Amino acid sequence: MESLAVELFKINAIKFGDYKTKVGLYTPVYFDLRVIISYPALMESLAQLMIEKVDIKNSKLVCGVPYTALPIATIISLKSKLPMVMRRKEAKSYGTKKLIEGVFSDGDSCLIIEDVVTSGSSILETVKDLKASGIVCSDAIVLLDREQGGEAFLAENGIKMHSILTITELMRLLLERGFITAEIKATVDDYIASNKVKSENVTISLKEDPCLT
Ligand SMILES: O=C(O)c1cc(=O)[nH]c(=O)n1[C@@H]1O[C@H](COP(=O)(O)O)[C@@H](O)[C@H]1O
Repeated sequence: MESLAVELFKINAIKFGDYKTKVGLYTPVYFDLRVIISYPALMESLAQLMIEKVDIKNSKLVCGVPYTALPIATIISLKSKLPMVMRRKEAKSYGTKKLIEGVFSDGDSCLIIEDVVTSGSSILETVKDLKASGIVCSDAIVLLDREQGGEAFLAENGIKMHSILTITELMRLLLERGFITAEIKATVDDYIASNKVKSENVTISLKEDPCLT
């Protein structure tokens, strides 16, 4: 885990400053995993860690949350030999108009792959479309849990989230290796402690729609 933390820092995937999250919270640290496609060896070891973290053979399919997790999901599919499905962010207005691409059957179970979780809403958007297509989702594997309420929110919606790293662990490892100062770690720790996303403030839910639970 230590070398993963160091590599993420070295490829500039961890940014300190003033950033806004998808749910609208301002944050002193942002994880930009989009750069990972430029580092195939790192992507491969991350995919391997994810495979080892979950009981992958319990799933019939894998699906990455668009877009950053798509190449990671592809590597997991190649390594595990589990077929992949892809969720379109918008259904096509022409041709097949499908929301989910790939071959699947009603009742197939699917492991969700994601890079970073704050509220869990991005995972749930993907789960919602998969479920609407008859695919069963119960587990998600993520690289980084920002520990801001996503795990509890997903659990409320029937998804068990497994993470490779939490933000607390990551900051501790970076401090131990001398990449960040104690002051930066304290700023991030204080921010995380006082900035949790409450599930009632997340607009998407599977509970609203009894057909999907
Ligand atoms: O916006 C974020 O919360 C976020 C924080 C961060 O450090 N890194 C990051 O990539 N994100 C984005 O936010 C999404 C997760 O936020 P939630 O949907 O709130 O869990 C990810 O799929 C990213 O698009």
